[in-house]
Amino acid sequence: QVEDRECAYAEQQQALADRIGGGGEGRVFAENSTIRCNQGNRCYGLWEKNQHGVRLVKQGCWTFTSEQLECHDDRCLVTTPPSQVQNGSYRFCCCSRDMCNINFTEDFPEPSPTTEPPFYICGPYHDKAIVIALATLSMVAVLVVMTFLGYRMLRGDGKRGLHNMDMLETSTSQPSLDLNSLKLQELIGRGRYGAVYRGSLDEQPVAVKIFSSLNYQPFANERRMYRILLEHENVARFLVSEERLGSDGRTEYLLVLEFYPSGSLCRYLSGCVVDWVNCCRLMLSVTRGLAYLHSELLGGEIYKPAVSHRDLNSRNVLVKGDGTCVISDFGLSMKLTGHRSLPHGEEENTAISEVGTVRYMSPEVLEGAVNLRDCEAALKQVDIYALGLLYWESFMRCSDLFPEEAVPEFQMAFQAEAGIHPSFEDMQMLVSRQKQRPKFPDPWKENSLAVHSLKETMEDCWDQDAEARLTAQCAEERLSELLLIWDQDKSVTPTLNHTGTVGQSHRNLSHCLHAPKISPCPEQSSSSYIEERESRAKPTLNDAYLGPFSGEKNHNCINYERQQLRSQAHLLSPESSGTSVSTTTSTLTPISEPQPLTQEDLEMPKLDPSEVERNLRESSDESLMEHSQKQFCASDIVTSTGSHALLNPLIKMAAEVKGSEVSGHHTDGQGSANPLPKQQNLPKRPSTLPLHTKPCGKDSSSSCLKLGNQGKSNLRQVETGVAKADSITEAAEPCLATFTSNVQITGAAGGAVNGVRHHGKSVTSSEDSILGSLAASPDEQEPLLRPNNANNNNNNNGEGEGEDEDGGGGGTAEKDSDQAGPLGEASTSDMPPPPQPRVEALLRQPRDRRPERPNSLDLSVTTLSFLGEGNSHDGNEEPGEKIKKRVKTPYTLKRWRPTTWVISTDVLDAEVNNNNNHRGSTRCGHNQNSGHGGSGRAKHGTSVHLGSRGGAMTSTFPTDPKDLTRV
Ligand SMILES: Nc1ncnc2c1ncn2[C@@H]1O[C@H](COP(=O)(O)OP(=O)(O)OP(=O)(O)O)[C@@H](O)[C@H]1O
Repeated sequence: QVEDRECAYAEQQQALADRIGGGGEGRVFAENSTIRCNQGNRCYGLWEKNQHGVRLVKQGCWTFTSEQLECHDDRCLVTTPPSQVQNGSYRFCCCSRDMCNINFTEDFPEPSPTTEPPFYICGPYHDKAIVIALATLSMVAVLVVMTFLGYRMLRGDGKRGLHNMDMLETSTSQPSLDLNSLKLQELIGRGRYGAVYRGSLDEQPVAVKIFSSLNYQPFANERRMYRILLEHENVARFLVSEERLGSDGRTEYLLVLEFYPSGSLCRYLSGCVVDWVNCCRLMLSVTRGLAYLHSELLGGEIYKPAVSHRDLNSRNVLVKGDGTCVISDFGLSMKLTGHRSLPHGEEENTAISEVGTVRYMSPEVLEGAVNLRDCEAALKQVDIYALGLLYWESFMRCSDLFPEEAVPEFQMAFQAEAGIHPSFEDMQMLVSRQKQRPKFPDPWKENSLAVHSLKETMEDCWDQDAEARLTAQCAEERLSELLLIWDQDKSVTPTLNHTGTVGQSHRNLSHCLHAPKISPCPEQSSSSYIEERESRAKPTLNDAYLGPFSGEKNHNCINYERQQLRSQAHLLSPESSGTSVSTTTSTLTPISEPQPLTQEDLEMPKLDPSEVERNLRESSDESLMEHSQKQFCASDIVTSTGSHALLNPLIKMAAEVKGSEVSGHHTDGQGSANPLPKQQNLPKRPSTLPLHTKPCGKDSSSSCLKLGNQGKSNLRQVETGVAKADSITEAAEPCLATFTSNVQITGAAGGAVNGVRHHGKSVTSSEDSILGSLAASPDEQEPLLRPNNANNNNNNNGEGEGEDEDGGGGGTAEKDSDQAGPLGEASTSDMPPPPQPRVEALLRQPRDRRPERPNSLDLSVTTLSFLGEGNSHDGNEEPGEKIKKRVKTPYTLKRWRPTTWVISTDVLDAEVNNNNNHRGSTRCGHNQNSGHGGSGRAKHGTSVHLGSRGGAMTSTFPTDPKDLTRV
């Protein structure tokens, strides 16, 4: 008999109850929610269990039995693990006792964590897990792809990748210096953007440049430049920067730099006379600094873009204690490679081209004609122009170059012509229209090899044609060689030696005057300038600042009075620090301290007389070329025997001087052994250029070939035959000139010109100008110069321009002459009569025709007849003779091309010279102006056409910081 079973009853989800088989047959007692089962004797219950609790779904009589669900237990046991299908939330049980289904008891094994994941984990969290997993995966994938791309950019497509990756630029994090200990002690300079103080930081002397709140931009730019420039021995050392509230409550910005006690080059030269070697060292270091700025370097993770300074002048070059220089003041500098954020359009052009200090502005800047299509090269050329002016300023204070007379007071470039405060228009007239350059003084007329090379280097830097200028790397090599030339020159050409006497020997010192009469250096505001002068009179009060005037550390510029005091005891003593720059004065000339002479050096004059005799023999014209080539080209220059042995001590000394500066860079160790610039210091040449062979055949030195201004660079031409002749160099040579009244010649030959008048405005004499400077702010206080009326000027001088463009004729030359009337008058006092123009005037003279070159070069002809003989340029020689002389010239500095020539082998048609032609007036064989001459051109069918687009070159760059490579 089947027992009626009473069960708890609930019917809420009929459909669900039906589905699980519980129909529940019986009599329902709704009042107490029970059911008396008619069939079967089992009760069941179904609950839903979730995070909110348990909810009853259904209860009733269980009529369905199966093998799995016998429902024999008295308790309603949930024995089956929660179904995944039901999301694990339902609990079902059945039992066989009255009302046993009121509650349920779970009685299923706990799921093992290692086996099957619990049902509920795979429930609502499942999607999240998948999402997280996918996100992780995709992040990993992205990282992998980025790493791969980054690697490719760095290693593979280096340059282009770098340009897009600012992060690679050296953002050297600011060193953690405690600025709380910063103390300002003395105002030492004032510039356009703020004041410079000497101060101390952690008890170390520092220079603090303070920018006012209005000058944030130059501050930020300068700071940025210092950061990307890394550290270089010829770049001012940046320590830290800070932004703080000034005493007036406004924000001010501080740049803390290493302190250079000797101050600016301008100031230094105002008080010091330097000898040849030290002058070369000064300028070599500046050039090296500029070459570094202009180089794009890559070393591992560090990228140093090429940078143009844009305000290079003698106030922005600081002199170090060791007699070398650093370049400073990067407020106007600009990155030339890598990522550049520039304004666009006209604004950009103006911003790029029209900045700087008026006096040092290149003709193209003054004309607003900077070639912005090749901005990188163009802005470097602007710097090189200023560099040429720096050379002039420095060598004008070189005692060795004024052997018979007092060294002139320091003058800034164009000071004689334009005074202390030249206006933009003044400079435009002088430099652009009249194409004047600083005058070479009379003593430099002596065309010894050294002087000639120096002048040529200057001219090659300040060439009117920007693209014909030297590159900084080439200029650096030239300066390196100038160091050597002096001694070689005097050793091999005794007639050209400076015949210094005991009485004159002091001029060969690097010495400082305590208080130069008037320093034209507008380094500070007038008041601070006066302070400076006063402080110079009291050196002991300001020893630290005055440095060069009194400090022992100053090796380059010996205090003149001390020198006098010491001289009795030491001057002639071998132990004294005397330098030998001349065989005739060596024992009389003390040297500056950084180049202590070796015993060998001191004994140099006592060389075997037979050696001397032999040397004199070799100095004859016939052998000079060969000798010179050996000097320049032999790698064993120091160890060579024979006649070279005579020069060895001098060359060695110069090499040491050079080596002391470059030792850190010449990683191959040859720097000191071979005083000549190494070839790898040069930009890599295009392989197709047949000029690639080294000069002098075997072990040549590298030299810079300046291609001259026979036209703009896109018209530059070099005959293949000539270019291949390695030993043939194009040096400055006498010009054949039919002298006409041409302003340029007139100006160049004018000698010292105290004043010129432009546009009816009278420029006072230099003395007046100097005095005037004490009461007026210097011209350099103009930060951004825009030639507002340049157009007017251009218009006014349109014909003159046209003459330049088309080569001009006599008529236009006359016009020029008219314009320059006052100058011509001023110049005539020192000027020889027109038929006998000064050599340097001729050398500077723009020339557009080169005499026909011979197909084969006769190397046997005596060379250098022009050395020391200015009147050999009298224009009476045959062009062929001139060429022979040219190709035999010993000045072999012009063999290599600047970095950025791009070669095309187009055969050129008639050459167009849009640079400064005065056809019919001047016929000149000077290399820079050569390349013309239709007949000559016709004979050389395979001209090489050199353009000046910057090519990406890769070569090691020994003067750069280690591990950095030019890119
Ligand atoms: N680190 C330094 N050590 C010694 N003297 C310094 C230093 N820096 C600057 N000076 C001096 O301060 C002068 C002005 O400095 P600087 O040229 O940097 O200022 P500036 O405001 O940028 O001038 P400007 O832009 O007009 O050339 C320099 O000519 C030099 O005499």
